[in-house]
Order: sequence, then C-alpha cells, then structure tokens
Amino acid sequence: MARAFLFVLDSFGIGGAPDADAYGDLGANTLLHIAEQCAGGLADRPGLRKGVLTLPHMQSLGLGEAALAASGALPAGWTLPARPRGLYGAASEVSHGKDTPSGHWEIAGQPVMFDWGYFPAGGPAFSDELVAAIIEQGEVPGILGNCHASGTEIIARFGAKHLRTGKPICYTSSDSVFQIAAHEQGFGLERLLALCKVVRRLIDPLNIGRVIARPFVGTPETGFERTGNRRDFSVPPPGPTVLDLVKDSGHRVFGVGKISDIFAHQGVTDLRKASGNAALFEATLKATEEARDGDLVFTNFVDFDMLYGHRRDVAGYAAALEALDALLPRFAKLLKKGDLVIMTADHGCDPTWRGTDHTRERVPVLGFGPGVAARNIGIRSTYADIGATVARHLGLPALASGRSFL
Ligand SMILES: O=P(O)(O)O[C@H]1O[C@H](CO)[C@@H](O)[C@H]1O
Ligand SMILES: [Mn+2]
Ligand SMILES: [Mn+2]
Repeated sequence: MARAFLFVLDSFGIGGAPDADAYGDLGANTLLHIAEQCAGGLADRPGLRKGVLTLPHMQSLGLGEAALAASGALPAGWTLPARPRGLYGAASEVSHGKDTPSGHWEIAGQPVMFDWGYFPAGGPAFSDELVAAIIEQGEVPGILGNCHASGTEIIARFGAKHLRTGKPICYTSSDSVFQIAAHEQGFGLERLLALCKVVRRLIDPLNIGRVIARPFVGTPETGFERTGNRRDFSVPPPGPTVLDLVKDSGHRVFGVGKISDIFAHQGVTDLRKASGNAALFEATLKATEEARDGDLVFTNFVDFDMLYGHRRDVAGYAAALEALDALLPRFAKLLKKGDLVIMTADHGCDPTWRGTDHTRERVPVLGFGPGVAARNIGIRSTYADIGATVARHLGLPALASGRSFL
C-alpha cells in the first residue's frame, strides 16, 4: 500500500501552452519571466530576496528540464543538474478555461470539456435583472462595482462608499467568477457568506464556476485589506475525480487550503483550512503525520496566485517560491516507503503579463518519494495524467481521462 500527495502551486505555469494564442497569452511564461527579472536584478527587494531565482530542491527534481521542455528556454541563471532526482515533465491543459476549478478538476482526472459562462467586460458586468434579484433576495440596498476588476484595487476604490451605503462590492474577472467584497464588521462576515449563497443560486443557470466571498477589514483612513476568510462557492465537478475514488475506497482525502471549496466538498473527507503558504505548509505536515496507507493529501498553495500573480508582484512571487522550496526538506523527512508526491500547478499567472488575469500555460509536473525512480515523463497532453497516476499508485480503478506515467 501507499500514500499520495498532490501539491498545487497555484498559478505556477511554465509557458509553452499550445493554445496560448486563443487566450491572448502567446509568450506568457510565469517561471521564465520571474527568473528573467530576478537574474536581471529587477526583483531584488531589501529584506526579502535578491538576485537569481534559486529553487534548489525543485531544480534538483528536474524543474529546469521541465521548463526547457515546456517552452524551449531554461530559466535565467539556471544550469541543469547532472541527473535530476525526480519524475519531471510538463503538462498541457485541455479544459476550456484557465481558471482554478478547471485546472484542479483536470489534475484530478475530470477535464472541463464544456464552456463556462462569463460576464461581459467593458460595460456593466451583471444584467439589470440579475442585480435586481440580488437586491431583492440578498436584502441589500444595491451593489457597487459591477465590472471587471482587480480585487485589491476595487476595495481601495469602493471601500469607503461600501461602508457608507452598505452596498456590497460585486465584480468579476476574465474567469468564470462572481466575486463579492464586503467589510467583515461593517457588513458582516456571516452576512457576506449568506449573500454569496443567494448569488450562487441565482447564477447557476448562467454556468458560472464560482462565487467568491472576499471579506476585508480596515478604514478609509488606514486603507483596506482582505482577510484570510475568503470562501469559494464552486459548482461541483462534472463527474467523479480521483478524490471520489479515494473516498469511495474507504480512505481519507485531506483537502488542505481551498481544495475542498474548489471541489464543492465532493470527495474530501478531512477539510484543513489555513491562510497563507506557511500555514498551509504546516497544515500539510500535520495531515502527512495523520495520513495512512491509501490516503490522499491534496494541498493548494494559494499565495503565488492571489498575493503575487494577480498583483503582478515579481519579487513577491519569487520570494514565495524560494520560501516554499526551502521548506520541502521538512516535508520530505516525513515521507515513508511507498509514498508518491506530485507537485504541479493549475494554470499560469505571469506577473510580467498585461492585465491582472491568469495566463494559459503548461504546468510543471514533478514527482518524488522514497521509492520513486527518477525519470523524464515528457510533455503530457493533459493534466489528467496526474490524477490517473495517483489512481494507479493507490491501486484504484482508472478514470475516463488521463494516462498514468507510472
Ligand atoms: O483580483 P482578485 O480579487 O484577487 O481576483 C482573482 O481571483 C479570482 C479567483 O482566483 C480570479 O478570477 C481573479 O479575479
Ligand atoms: Mn488557481
Ligand atoms: Mn487566480
């Protein structure tokens, strides 16, 4: 028997997606562009980090080889190890959409082969009819925003007005999302979550992937800041995932961070919430200590995306990568014979790219564990190969999509 670990470094793309052009992302490459700026001295931040992007553990597993294979270029300042220590390669996404649920579901063996609904850009994002229904059924005096926006910019713009009027701030992005920002005290966290549930129901017919609660705190004088109480209200995956297989086999699925929300709680037996990569890592260590043979520990490291990718913060992204890389040995010490760990990502979010949205990219696939032999697994044509590999590793039946690389 064995255990499986899936780590999603949210938005850690490595470029080269064959369909990048269709998403307006031809040339986007999260890893490559971060490394380029680091090597050029453009991502130095006193007290935080300096110089070439240095990820010794992921590089020794074969991240450089994976990057080279995915996009044809080696990250600046990197050399390839004589012999990588892990399974290494990259995967292309087949799902229609470069959003978080699509990426995670595909990783778990259930690609999104339908088209999500999206809200229009340019004018008002939400129809008069929808806004009227939200006002009536959500019992709010109106809404603010009603546009495509960056979550931090929109609370800076409307935070004070929100406190004055009691109107929630509603916005969207190029993803299939309806986001609601509201003040934790001024509006109330519980009230915000209740409103999200109302909106979730109202937009179900529009095929929108997620409603996201974006609570924040602060004052107009000191400025506003989002808190760790974010909640995602996702529609369920379109069919069974490897999480369901593990659960149905009588084993535990530890969903660390926003995993459980992303899967609409389907297939997760143990929900472990934590805010911030450091806390997510500690929660992962705890789950690792508890996990038994046949169990799956699935962690989403959200900071890369939420705090740095969308914010187009190259130095912050680089520092977060270096910090997680440095923590990996503490996790590796807890591994037992038969364990398989796969590190990957759900989409890109190139912090040097235009706008503030995700970018269509290939993702790295790095595998390791005490008994896992190093090997080049090449470019996988779907993220679903990861779910298929986990299923095979745990002795579970195959899903409809994906081919195991073990
Ligand atoms: O700008 P913020 O609020 O972080 O929003 C981002 O977060 C959403 C979910 O990951 C994305 O669709 C993007 O809109
Ligand atoms: Mn994501
Ligand atoms: Mn995102």
